[in-house]
Amino acid sequence: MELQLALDLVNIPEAKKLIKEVEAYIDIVEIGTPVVINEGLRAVKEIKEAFPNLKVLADLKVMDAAGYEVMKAAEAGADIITILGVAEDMTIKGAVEEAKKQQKLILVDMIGVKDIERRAKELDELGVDYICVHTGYDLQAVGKNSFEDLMTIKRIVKNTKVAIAGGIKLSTLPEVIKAKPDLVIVGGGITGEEDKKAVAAEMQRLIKQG
Ligand SMILES: O=C([C@H](O)CO)[C@H](O)[C@H](O)COP(=O)(O)O
Repeated sequence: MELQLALDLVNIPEAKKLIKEVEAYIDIVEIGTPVVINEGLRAVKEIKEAFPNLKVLADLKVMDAAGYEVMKAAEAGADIITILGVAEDMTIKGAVEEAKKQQKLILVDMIGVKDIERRAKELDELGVDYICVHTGYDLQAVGKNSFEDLMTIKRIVKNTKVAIAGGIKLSTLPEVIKAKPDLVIVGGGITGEEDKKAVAAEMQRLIKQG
């Protein structure tokens, strides 16, 4: 089980400062969608150059023209690129094909997918690397989480790694770990804490303990 730090509400210098604090405790750093919108793929490039030993995920949430967008993110140094589960199968196939060519990985974000079971089955056959259940900020604001969806896809998915994102905190991590995802994604649960290093260290300890 790996831990991914999601960076959403920072600029590049703030991202670097934050990563330095917790880099010993995380496996992957996510350049969040808002950061890519504000800073472009330059953020991916700069973070990969500054932290070559960390895997970098570019949260592009690709919806179309996946071959081109995955290629650009790969050129910037991303190891993992996200695409939306609601995208057309053609788009998913384009992403997978380009990622294979570039020796990168594709994570499918299931945000907004209505029939999680059916779509997870389909995606599992399309050769993506991760399927991620995700409660975005807007549904977190009305008290939702993805813990049930995680159990559902764990049951269904045969070939693909399983990830979870959306509002995970130190207090809710044990419940997540029980379902044994391959990847846990945490943003505000680390970045919003006073002592980020201590929280990340404790999260890593819980994850390693299983
Ligand atoms: O993907 C995300 C969101 O859609 C904003 O881009 C976040 O990175 C993801 O939800 C993890 O962040 P937290 O919910 O703060 O843990």
